[in-house]
Amino acid sequence: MRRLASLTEPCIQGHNGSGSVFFSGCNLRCTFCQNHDIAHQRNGFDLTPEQLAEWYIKLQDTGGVHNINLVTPEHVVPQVALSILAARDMGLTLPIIYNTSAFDSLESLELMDGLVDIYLPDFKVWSKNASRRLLKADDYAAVARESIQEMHRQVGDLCFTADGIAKKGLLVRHLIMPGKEAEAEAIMGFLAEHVSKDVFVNIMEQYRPAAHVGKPKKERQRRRQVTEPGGVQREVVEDDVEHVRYAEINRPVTEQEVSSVRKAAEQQLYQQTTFKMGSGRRMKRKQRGDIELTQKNFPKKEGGAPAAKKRKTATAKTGVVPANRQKKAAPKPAVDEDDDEFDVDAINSDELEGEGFDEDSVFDSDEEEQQLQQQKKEFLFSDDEDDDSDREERLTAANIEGLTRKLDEQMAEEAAAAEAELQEAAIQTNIGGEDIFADDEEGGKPMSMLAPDLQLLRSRINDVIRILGDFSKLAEPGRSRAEYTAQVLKDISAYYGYSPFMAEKLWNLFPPQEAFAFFEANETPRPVVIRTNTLKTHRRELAQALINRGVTLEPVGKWSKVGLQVFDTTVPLGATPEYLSGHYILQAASSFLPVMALQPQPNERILDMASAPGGKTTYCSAMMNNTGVVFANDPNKARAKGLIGNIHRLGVRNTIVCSYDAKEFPKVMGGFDRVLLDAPCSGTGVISKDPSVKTSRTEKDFIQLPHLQKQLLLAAIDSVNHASKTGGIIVYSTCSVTVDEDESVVQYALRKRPNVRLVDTGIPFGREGYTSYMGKNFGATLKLTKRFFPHTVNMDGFFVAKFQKVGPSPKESGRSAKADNEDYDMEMHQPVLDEDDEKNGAKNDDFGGFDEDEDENYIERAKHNAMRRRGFNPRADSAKQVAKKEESKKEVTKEDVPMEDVPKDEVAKKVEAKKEETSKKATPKKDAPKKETAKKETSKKGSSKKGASKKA
Ligand SMILES: C[S@@+](CC[C@H](N)C(=O)[O-])C[C@H]1O[C@@H](n2cnc3c(N)ncnc32)[C@H](O)[C@@H]1O
Repeated sequence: MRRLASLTEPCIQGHNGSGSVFFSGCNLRCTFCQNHDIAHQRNGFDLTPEQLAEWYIKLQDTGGVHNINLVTPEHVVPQVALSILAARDMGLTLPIIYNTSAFDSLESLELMDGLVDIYLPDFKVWSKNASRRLLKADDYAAVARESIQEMHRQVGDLCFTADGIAKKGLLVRHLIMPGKEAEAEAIMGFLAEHVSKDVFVNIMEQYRPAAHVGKPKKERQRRRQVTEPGGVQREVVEDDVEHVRYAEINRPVTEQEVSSVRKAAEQQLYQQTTFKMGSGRRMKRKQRGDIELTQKNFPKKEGGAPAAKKRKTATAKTGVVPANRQKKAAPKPAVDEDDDEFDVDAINSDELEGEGFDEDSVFDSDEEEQQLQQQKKEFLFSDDEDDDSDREERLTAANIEGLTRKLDEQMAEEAAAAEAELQEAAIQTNIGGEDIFADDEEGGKPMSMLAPDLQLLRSRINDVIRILGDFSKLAEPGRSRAEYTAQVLKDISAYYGYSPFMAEKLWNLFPPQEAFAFFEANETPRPVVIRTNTLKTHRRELAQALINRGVTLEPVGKWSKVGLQVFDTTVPLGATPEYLSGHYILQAASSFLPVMALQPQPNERILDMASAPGGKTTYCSAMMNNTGVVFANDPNKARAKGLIGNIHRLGVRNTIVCSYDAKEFPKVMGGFDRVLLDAPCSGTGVISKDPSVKTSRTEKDFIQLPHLQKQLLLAAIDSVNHASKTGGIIVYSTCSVTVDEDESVVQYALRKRPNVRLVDTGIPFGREGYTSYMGKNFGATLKLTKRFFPHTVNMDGFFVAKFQKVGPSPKESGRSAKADNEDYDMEMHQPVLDEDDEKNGAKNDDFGGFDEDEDENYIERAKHNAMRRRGFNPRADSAKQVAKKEESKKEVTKEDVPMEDVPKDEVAKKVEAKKEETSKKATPKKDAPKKETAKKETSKKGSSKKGASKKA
């Protein structure tokens, strides 16, 4: 036996990484599971065996990994077998690793015989007691013993390539557990005696409490029947003094424990304390770590549509039934009946069973095969990439629509699965009980003053989200939804580092489960994407040049003919000769979208109102093939330097750079065919790039920014020539996901400018904009706007709205109607009104420039709402407000910050009082706005009356 010293086996990881494929679900219920999300919450996608095979091929061809590492495949063995067979047919040559708990049935392993090259089983515990308590299996070791012997029979001792990369054989892992040295000793003895003294074992020291271990347990009393002498039965009530669950393993292992387990291994087996990587020559190169098979790493690949839990709906053309239906599944776990912390039914393997085969969802493998071969020949680039026929676009649209639909379906399925899991978890973790609200105080100190226990916070966030997903069934009696919401918001703030204000603002955008996905997505970087500059090169040429330099990349998706996603690079992308010669620009995928919506045409006059550093400007120029003219405006002169640099580097020659406040633009010049307003915004869509947004944005920003955005959008509209023969288009975009900066701004513009209407963006994926939000209706046409979220499309959060201008500009705007084409036939182009606007009498709204007075009303209202939310009574303070306002006429600068209207110490007191109140009674999320809306509606009526009389 040989012992590997490292935590992750270098012989598996090698220099290029291991292509790990995690299967959601698990047939064990380890209380300390570190992959709880995948194993128990079943995060994942549905794939047919053939689709899975394609991923292996992508990992091989694109990822360049050393092996395909199938993690926890025990419960989906037949499907995995099919996927390996399919992949071999497709050209897979890499070794297959079967990475398992060893809780496998012999039937399953027989099925894998000849398909697996390397078995990587855990041997976790030895005793029945440990098995029942910690793994929730009756006799794990008995199963593991048989399985590991069978594995060894199939593949023998581990052997390696000349580079020291594992090629074939058995490699056992043992995780040292606190206080379980005796178990380890027995395991080593068994391996030496009954498997092989040459077996490799990785003794892992990284145990940390996770999942259920260390979760607080409410001190409670236990009732127990005892039989007294004479056979009399009596009930005894005992205090349960354990404060945390699985207290005996609620700590890392000690050095002493580690050395004792090592010693046991050394005594019983052939020793090899240092594992050498063959010649070691290539290992000097950067190690890349495991490459996971996730949308994150391989987003937007054709045929890679994600789906839900593999074991639930794995499908196959051949119609092979799932493992557990073939009775080939791994052994069923059993439970310790004495242990009240897990539910017997919940561990029933039925819960793990697939839900049958969907024969309809198979695809034509011949066609796929041909495509694949074709792709291989062409370095994954299609011949017609420069062909502008819209056939491909339509195909792409259909694909991505399908993908989006699948994602939606997947979310619905996940919600359903989460619900099922919830029931299990409610029993397993006592989440419906007092745990959730129990830890506000610890040892007399409020928890907020202690270092947060991230594991606890995360599992509590999960728990509460599940409860909120099925509140009537799972909530603790007497607890309100608002209490749970307040708790989860507090935990989200602490766990992810958001200010309470920002956590709530973003939480309110989604249903709870989706909000969680959004917060999670903000923690991981989006893929690196470059845009080919078609003024200088073709995508295929650029890709080939970069591949030759050691860059791993492929097309960003069928929706773009110029984007390349970079998976890995050995050279700095901002310093390659291709970069310096302007063959590409580093540009986030989401940033392509507004320009695609704008659709600049050759020879047009285009205005990019807020253009620095020029990613979108230069894309416009490329689309126009350097013809016509693009006015690239940005008032920020420092940023304009970057813009000019990009223009020069990319060989753009049709651009005029200017530096105005774009609000003034209609006065400078107008008559543009198209205007792009990529507005300054709060950046809530790009938190993964700029985490400071989590705390730096305040309520004030969400008043001031929309105010500016509305002004800019009106100016954009007024700068366009409605009678342009080719355009008359305005695109408004932000990299923010808040409704204040997106739908609200669009609705405002529609109301103030009845001479524009929303049109389809033409972007084939993304979600429809919100037509209503927290009681506010924006109108059905807002569906034409598009939202993109990091957690759904793995792009930065983005919003895009496209307008068509159908009538001349208002007289009061800087750009007069006269300057537009007067002979435009208004009758032919009646302005289309937003439904709600019509209802609200917007038809009577006169044209005008930006209405400062009206906007002031909005700001006032927002201030009132903000005060109400903070526990102030805006009415009570209104006298003060009036006086303040009078003062502010003299001293304008104080005006726009609501909280500054109240003396600081008074604010502090009120905030303290509010905190206390909130900890007892949280404010309802979804209900509150309704009341607010009612009030808003009243004040709206009031203000429109005011507006009417003013006009009169
Ligand atoms: C989202 S960034 C634009 C990014 C740019 N479109 C690109 O793709 O490279 C917003 C820009 O708005 C500019 N900006 C801020 N206030 C502005 C105003 N009043 N008028 C025009 N631009 C403004 C900022 O200087 C900033 O460069």
